[in-house]
Amino acid sequence: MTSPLIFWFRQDLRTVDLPGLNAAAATGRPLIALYILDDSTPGDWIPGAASRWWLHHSLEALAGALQECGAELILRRGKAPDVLDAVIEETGAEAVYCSRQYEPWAGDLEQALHARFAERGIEFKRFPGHLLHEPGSVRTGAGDPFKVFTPFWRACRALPEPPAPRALPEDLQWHSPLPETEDLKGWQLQPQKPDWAADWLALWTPGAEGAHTRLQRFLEDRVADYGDSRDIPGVAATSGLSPHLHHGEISPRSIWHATQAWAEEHPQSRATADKFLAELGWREFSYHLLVFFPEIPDKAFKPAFEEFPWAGSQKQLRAWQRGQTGYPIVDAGMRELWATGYMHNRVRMVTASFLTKHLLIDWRAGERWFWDTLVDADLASNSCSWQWVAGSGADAAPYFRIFNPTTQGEKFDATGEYVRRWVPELSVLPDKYLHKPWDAPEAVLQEAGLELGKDYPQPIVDHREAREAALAAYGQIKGK
Ligand SMILES: Cc1cc2nc3c(=O)[nH]c(=O)nc-3n(C[C@H](O)[C@H](O)[C@H](O)COP(=O)(O)OP(=O)(O)OC[C@H]3O[C@@H](n4cnc5c(N)ncnc54)[C@H](O)[C@@H]3O)c2cc1C
Repeated sequence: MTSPLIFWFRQDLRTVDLPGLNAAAATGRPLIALYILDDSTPGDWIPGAASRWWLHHSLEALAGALQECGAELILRRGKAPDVLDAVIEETGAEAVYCSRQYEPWAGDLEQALHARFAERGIEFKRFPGHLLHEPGSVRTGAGDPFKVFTPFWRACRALPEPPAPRALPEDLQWHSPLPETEDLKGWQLQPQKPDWAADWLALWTPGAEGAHTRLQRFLEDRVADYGDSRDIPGVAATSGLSPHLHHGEISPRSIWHATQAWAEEHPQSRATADKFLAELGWREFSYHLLVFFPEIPDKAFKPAFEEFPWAGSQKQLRAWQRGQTGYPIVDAGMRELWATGYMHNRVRMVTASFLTKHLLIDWRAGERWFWDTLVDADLASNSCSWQWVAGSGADAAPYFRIFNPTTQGEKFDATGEYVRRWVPELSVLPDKYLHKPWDAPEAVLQEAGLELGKDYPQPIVDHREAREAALAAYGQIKGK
């Protein structure tokens, strides 16, 4: 009897365009589909609360998709090497295939498993699929990793197209009898009391089917205006694919090829499609940086920033987290995040800038809050984006470019739709004062039934003073 092969699902919760699963099927061995909840190996970076909510539903969806092709998803909790050993022992499996992951702890784990299994004659193979191009395949002329996005993306675009997505083979063989599985509900990935995600299934459809539907809708309804509208948080103009991409429910190359096909049919809209693809490029860039500079989640890429005189207080951090800073666009963003597990990219930039520059709070405090609250929390994109905004990252926004939260609101939420949705206590203010309620005359506030400091906070810092303090703080490390 042919010994089975374990296909170990990780951050690749799909069956379509999954190179490792295709390769596993091609061996002709009977397969075991396994997922391991390993809350030990990632150390400080186990998935946050919002990601765990998503993971629960994504695993349910994957189990359903596998059931349709005659398989059962085996769930086990524990340290990945111990669980793999146990399942090998129970089933006599002689091979383990999986997709590659790029977090520093994941790379170490893969190497350790390779050595551990090689000694015992067990085949361990990892496959690409989470990115368009593998880190290492995109380098400068001198052979170094890129540290600047524009030449990085130019180099990516000059490479041959990523391979076209592949369907799952139809003649998959599944091993039987199956090892025991655990109960997904018993993992308690979903919030208990209070259930802050009670209405999230109305907003999101975790799983591969939800991902492909979202992509299809985006191509049909949104991509044509993406270039013009992607910066307007009040308009549903972006794809919303980030949590699906993070959990590997859809491959970036599926998105790439579908977008290219759309652009060929709509040549007049080539530029907007390219803009969208370039955002996937930022995702790639973040992953490539994480692989070559694995300290990025914890340490400033520019060493001088390790000496930055961070100064903000816990009280200010809490006001920021709760959307109570007195700056409407900042508060709207933080409340959108809490209510939906998501925040629009423009507002992520504004809120992150406010935390690091207006409140002088270390970017790592914001990175952690996003890690816990975002459904798309992703070690590469989150860390690199935080460092980008804070000015400490590779190819970062210069520190001295300090967003003015009022003018950002007026520019990108000119109609006030976004602030009115998320900060309803301000909704009856006229547009003119919506982004600066402190400027509204008493009569206007009275008519709106709004008492500043009671119904909505006064700004917790003065923009001009905060800006000067930030520049002075930067002055202390500039040139170091
Ligand atoms: C402070 C901060 C923290 C962030 N944290 C995360 C995070 O944890 N996870 C995450 O996926 N993105 C993060 N981003 C990037 C970006 O905000 C989100 O990817 C984007 O808002 C997701 O919405 P969308 O899928 O509709 O994007 P779209 O505009 O439709 O873009 C398509 C895809 O491109 C990728 N992408 C877009 N913008 C970026 C970017 N700036 N950097 C990297 N990839 C990008 C995403 O995978 C996204 O799904 C962060 C940005 C900032 C400023």
